[in-house]
Amino acid sequence: QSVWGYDSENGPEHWHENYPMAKGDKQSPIEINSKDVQHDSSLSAWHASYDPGAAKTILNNGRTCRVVFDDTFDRSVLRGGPLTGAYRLRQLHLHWGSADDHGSEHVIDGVKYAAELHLVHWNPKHGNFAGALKQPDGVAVVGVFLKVGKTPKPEMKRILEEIDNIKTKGKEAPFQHFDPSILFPKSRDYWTYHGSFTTPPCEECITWILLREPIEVSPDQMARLRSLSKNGENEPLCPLVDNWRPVQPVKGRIVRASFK
Ligand SMILES: NS(=O)(=O)c1c(F)cccc1F
Ligand SMILES: [Zn+2]
Repeated sequence: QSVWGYDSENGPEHWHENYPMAKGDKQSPIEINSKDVQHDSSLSAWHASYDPGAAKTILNNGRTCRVVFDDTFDRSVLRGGPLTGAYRLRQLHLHWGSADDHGSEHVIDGVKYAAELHLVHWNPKHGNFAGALKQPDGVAVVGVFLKVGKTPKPEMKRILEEIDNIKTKGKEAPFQHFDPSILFPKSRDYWTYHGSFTTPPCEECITWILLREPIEVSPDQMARLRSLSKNGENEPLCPLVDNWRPVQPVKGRIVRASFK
């Protein structure tokens, strides 16, 4: 039984075989068309208050590069925007392509970015992360688009420097004293809609908050991300790239914008 992945034999077209939610009506990612977006003036600003001391480790799980945070209490939280209450930061990870013209999961007016950063938070009113997955208001993910330009994003350096220590699947390294809000762009403008995990089990528990302004990274920074391998140590080299799910049917969902 092949574990899910992004290859032709275990990729997004196969996920529904083991994870029926993958064919649900509120799946993510989606394409956002500005003409269909509804400006909602009642949407407030979102606020992240993260404790740098909550950062714990960085790991390569063969499918992405993930930074894990201590979420045993309200230590690093996201509130406001479309959310009710404080959601705890649990992990961040990225999705990226094999070239600069694709890699993001959400697509904006036909534009695919080189990568997409996801900061995953869960609603503590549901007890734990596993419980939150079963609730429509269980999880909140902030998505930040990465575009390639001339100027490297110095704040990405911390993550990219650690990559040399987690080159292969299963590798983990300490990752402390890190406040991921330094990765946010200047503008707080966002789109929000209700959707799902973009990986199995594809639970429809996510309030998506997608930032309109991309952050810029350099070609070298993207090359570094693409230097991760999905294979384990001493296995044949298999570059970890194109770990993104294609856009899913919107099925009548409304995407709201915090901006005009
Ligand atoms: N991509 S995503 O942000 O939907 C996501 C989660 F929220 C949680 C776990 C894995 C994962 F990939
Ligand atoms: Zn993700």
